[in-house]
Amino acid sequence: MGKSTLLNAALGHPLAIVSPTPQTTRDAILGVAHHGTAELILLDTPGLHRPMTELGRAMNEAAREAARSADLVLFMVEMPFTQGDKARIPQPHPGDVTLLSDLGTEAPVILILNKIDRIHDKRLLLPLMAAFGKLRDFAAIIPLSALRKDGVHEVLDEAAKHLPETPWQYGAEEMTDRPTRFFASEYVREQILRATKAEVPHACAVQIDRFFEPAGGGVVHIDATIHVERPGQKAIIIGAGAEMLKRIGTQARGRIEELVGRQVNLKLWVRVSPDWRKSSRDLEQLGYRGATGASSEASTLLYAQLPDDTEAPAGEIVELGTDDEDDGLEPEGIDIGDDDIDEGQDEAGVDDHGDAASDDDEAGDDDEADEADEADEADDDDDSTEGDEPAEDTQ
Ligand SMILES: Nc1nc2c(ncn2[C@@H]2O[C@H](COP(=O)(O)OP(=O)(O)OP(=O)(O)O)[C@@H](O)[C@H]2O)c(=O)[nH]1
Repeated sequence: MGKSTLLNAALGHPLAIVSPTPQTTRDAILGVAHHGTAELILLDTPGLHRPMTELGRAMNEAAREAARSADLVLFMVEMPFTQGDKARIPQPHPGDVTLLSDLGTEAPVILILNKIDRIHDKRLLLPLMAAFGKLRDFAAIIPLSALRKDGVHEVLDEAAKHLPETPWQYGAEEMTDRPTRFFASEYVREQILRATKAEVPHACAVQIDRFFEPAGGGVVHIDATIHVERPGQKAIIIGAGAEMLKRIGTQARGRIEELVGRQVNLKLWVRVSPDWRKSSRDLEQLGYRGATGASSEASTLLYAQLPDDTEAPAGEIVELGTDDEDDGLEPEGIDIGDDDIDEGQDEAGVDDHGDAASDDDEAGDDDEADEADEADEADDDDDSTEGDEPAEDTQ
């Protein structure tokens, strides 16, 4: 729908990860936006959806919990596509109608119609706004293009009107209450979301094993494990000759360096953790449980959506291989950074930090490359299906 895009536009910084894949946001993310004299503590929640795994249930709960504690709810829907169907007056999506009637909150609700850049005939906005207006008493209904930052000012103006008067809770420079290591894992996941498709992005979780930020400055060292559910997914993430993993790591490292303002040495490992999304214990270990404490502080909430049917990944699901074609559960690793970096030395002199470099582990070995090729071939086969574990049902 564009909740994270709106959060980033409000912050003036791409803090939250954004991708076209539904269920990108897994945890509520708090962002602090200052607008005039107002401090808006925005909480970007996962989108509400029909869950098929423990992870899906935890995501929905994070969104609902955030809604219960907010002073104001921003309920975002997206403009339906109307191109080529000009005669059709857009109607509220049935899923949104249900969510709005279930939205048990005493807080005022502002409806945001996002992606207005997608409609050519802006006159269609009025009947849609009127139709939504019949469903509930909204504090305001605001058309928006979060992508083009068109209407963001209006959203913040309107939201600020409904906030309680209290002292600011955060300093003027503070943007979030989440630690940098959280965003490090998010930025790796973001690159996986961008580089892969079908069920692979949904099957990945990123765990930070080590985050070392030397107090006196210098290179930040990060070791992270990418958990996948199946060996075929591992092969895809690594890619032929480990090219995919290098690309993911290089892009993620750039994003992390932008956030920390320092050079980063990123080591990535890929591990098969079967069915982690279905295991409460695994979810907890990966930080998806009890990680929503921030929600109680939220004063404004970006809440809830049901993605358009047309964007659901069903039908793109592909056969990725079977468990028995892999070598087991051993992780494969790669070092994304400068080979010259010596952890025991003074790192201030490190330069030339641009190239991804593979270390001497098995990531690029022939078996792995073959496996990746097979997986790529399978990926091209639109007719194949994953079988027992589709991506989350987005409706
Ligand atoms: N055309 C258009 N696309 C947008 C707009 N806002 C967001 N998008 C795109 O919509 C997709 C989803 O955006 P996100 O911000 O990740 O949406 P979200 O609601 O946070 O999604 P989840 O995290 O999956 O719940 C991305 O590809 C965005 O670039 C908009 O105003 N116009």
